[in-house]
Amino acid sequence: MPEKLLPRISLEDFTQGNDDKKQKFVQDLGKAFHKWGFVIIKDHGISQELISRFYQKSEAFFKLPKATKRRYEIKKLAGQRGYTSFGTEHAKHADVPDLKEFFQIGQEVADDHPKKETYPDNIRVTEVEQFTESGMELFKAFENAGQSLLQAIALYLNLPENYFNDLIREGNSILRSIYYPPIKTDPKSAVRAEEHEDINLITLLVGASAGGLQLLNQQNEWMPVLPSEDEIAINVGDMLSRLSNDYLKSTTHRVVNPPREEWHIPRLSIPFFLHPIAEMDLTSLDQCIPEGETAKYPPTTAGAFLDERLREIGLKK
Ligand SMILES: O=C(O)CCC(=O)C(=O)O
Ligand SMILES: [Fe+2]
Repeated sequence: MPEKLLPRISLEDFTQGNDDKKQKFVQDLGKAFHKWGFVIIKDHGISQELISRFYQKSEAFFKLPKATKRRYEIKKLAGQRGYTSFGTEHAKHADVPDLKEFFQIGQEVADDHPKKETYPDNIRVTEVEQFTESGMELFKAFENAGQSLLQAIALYLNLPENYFNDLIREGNSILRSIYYPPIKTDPKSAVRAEEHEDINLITLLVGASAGGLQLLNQQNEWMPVLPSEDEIAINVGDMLSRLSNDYLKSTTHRVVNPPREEWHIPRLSIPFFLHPIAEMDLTSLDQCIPEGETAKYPPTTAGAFLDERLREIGLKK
């Protein structure tokens, strides 16, 4: 299936367009999420300077000696803040770990906030100036773009436009900077990140322009997801899929190894996993359940669901 079928749409049509453009964006986004679970977004409003800056800081971080990076790996945080070393995370049913290491930045709240326990402070890396701070700035920019996308999805699902706003404000989102090191010896597996589905509501991903990301389409064929440098790939996660009773698809995806002549090139990608607050009810919406059928999943909350999934992928014990 040729890649050009994956729709590319402009977020400005939704945020700045007239009613017709806005409506068209809602329909194009909804249909793409129904058919592919993925879409490519241009004019996303996130500054290219900020993206490049965090890229450079990330590269500098991953170049640090192993022992230095390990100081930022804090087991009791289950990878949710700070560093996770190479070979720790594996996909749900995989027995070999992914070929990656990563650093995560999450939501921060004031010291007296009731969610302070849930949202521990971000880990400040002292060796790379402004690494954590640039990441936090990018986190906010992704949160904004993500809110617009969810407003469009709310309209597509016949919900009020601002349905998700309060559910994602101070939500448990995560910015993950992933480094896939150069491949030096024949890897045990042909993939850098094993096939999986994301846990959250939606994922916004920069860095897929380096190639290697693939989605599994409804005909069970792997298809490349290849945005250009100024575009971002967006995909549906399991939480939005559950809420919509699988009408919007949380599509299986993976990152494959490059051809041998490119083994020496590392890959850096930066997904933003947009999560709601833990209290969000993920019970499937009535309007997504066909006449005469019942919901595919039992009711749960975002918090309970996340906990279960973090154990499955080896981040939480
Ligand atoms: O590295 C990528 O392009 C994708 C990573 C991914 O799918 C994930 O971390 O969930
Ligand atoms: Fe993913």
